[in-house]
Amino acid sequence: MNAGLLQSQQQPGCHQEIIRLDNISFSVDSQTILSDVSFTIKERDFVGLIGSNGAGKTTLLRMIVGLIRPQQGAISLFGIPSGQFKDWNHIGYVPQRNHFNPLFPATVREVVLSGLYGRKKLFKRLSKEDVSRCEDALGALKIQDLGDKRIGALSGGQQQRVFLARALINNPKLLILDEPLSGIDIETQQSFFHLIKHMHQRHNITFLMVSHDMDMVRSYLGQEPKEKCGKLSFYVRHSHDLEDCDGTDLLHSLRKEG
Ligand SMILES: Nc1ncnc2c1ncn2[C@@H]1O[C@H](COP(=O)(O)OP(=O)(O)OP(=O)(O)O)[C@@H](O)[C@H]1O
Repeated sequence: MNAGLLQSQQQPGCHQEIIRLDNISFSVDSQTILSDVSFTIKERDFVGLIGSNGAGKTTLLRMIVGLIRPQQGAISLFGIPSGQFKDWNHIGYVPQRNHFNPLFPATVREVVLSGLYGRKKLFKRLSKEDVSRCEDALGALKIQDLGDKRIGALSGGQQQRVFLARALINNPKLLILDEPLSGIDIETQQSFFHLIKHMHQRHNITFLMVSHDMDMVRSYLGQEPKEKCGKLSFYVRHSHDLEDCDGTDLLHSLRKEG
């Protein structure tokens, strides 16, 4: 590994690399979906990934969470090549909106609990801590009263909250959201966006979010993308003033509590 790369991966505080994409390319049949995409996301960045339909946004997210492999290029997560990365519980992923059959048998609580450490916990007995994490996640999304309802019986906006709670149950350091605002009414969109902005500013969570809502993206992440790569644009906002990035962890903790 070259010295510069090693150094950048070891930088402390907010300069830690959370996701690094190096020259990612991907094709299906003869169709090029992603071509030579490079981008770096640092701790406490909120990144809005924008692009037209079919630009490859979902494909890129699925690659980052290990569901598909890039045909060319490399991905590293928290400074570790994705092929060797093990701490998947540090990453919460909310895929594009699921349409649940109203008769789908799981309750909201069961769906949220199914996010615990991925597959490993599925067949284990739930501990007291698991139950309390679930209640915390339901509380954070203000859906405690829906815990015993069937997931299929909820509205689209309520289901989005459930999936966000499921992604939050492991207390992730990185949240990846694929069009979380689509198909829900404006009022719910606004309160949902307000909630994730709050999580970005007050908690140590890095965000990567795909959205088509340019007004909302620009209102928080600024008018112009930080980088463009083919058909993809990356809008970025750091959770606090960049000059404070050299501050100590104590400074960050105080901000967190403030
Ligand atoms: N497994 C696959 N097999 C065939 N084609 C695929 C596959 N996965 C993705 N594609 C194609 O890759 C292209 C990019 O798809 P992707 O879902 O990543 O786009 P997107 O930017 O997320 O689009 P949207 O904004 O519509 O959600 C599309 O043309 C899609 O049909």
